[in-house]
Amino acid sequence: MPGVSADSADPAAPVVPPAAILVVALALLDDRGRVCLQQRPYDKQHGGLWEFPGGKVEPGEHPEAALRREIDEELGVVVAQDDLSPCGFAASPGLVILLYACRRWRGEVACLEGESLGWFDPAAVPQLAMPPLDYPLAAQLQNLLATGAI
Ligand SMILES: Nc1nc2c([nH]c(=O)n2[C@@H]2O[C@H](COP(=O)(O)OP(=O)(O)OP(=O)(O)O)[C@@H](O)[C@H]2O)c(=O)[nH]1
Repeated sequence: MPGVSADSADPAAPVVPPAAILVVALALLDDRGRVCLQQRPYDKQHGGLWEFPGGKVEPGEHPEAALRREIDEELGVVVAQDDLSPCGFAASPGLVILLYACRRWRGEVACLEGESLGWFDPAAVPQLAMPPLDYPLAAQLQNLLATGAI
């Protein structure tokens, strides 16, 4: 179409911001079936609320690579790509969160960036104070656990 360049390889092409921020999050499950949540730092948006650990996908980054990077940064553990099971998603205007589940990791889980960490019975997670999209994510996690799908 005249006047419109769709050539993303053109260095002179304008940088178009994504329609939505893409965030990846992890339901890390221990051998007692508990899920790890972290409390957001008090000085950030949604400070003090509990969330599935994770963070924003960087431009050009694969979501699962972003998740593995974020989990290393936030919890200090390594998760293998093959151990990540897609678990659900939630969206609001301008934001999409993809949730994965994982039962195996390498290293000791530590609270490196959050205010604190907790291990919770998945059935108790909806009672926590969380940012809005973490509620539908928690519900999808519970459903998949109930069916044995993950
Ligand atoms: N988990 C979660 N995050 C949400 C929701 N709504 C919403 O705006 N967010 C925002 O989505 C972003 C998630 O990215 P992040 O985990 O990397 O956040 P952050 O503040 O640590 O990142 P930053 O310091 O790099 O900006 C945060 O700014 C968080 O406040 C929600 O319902 N659930």
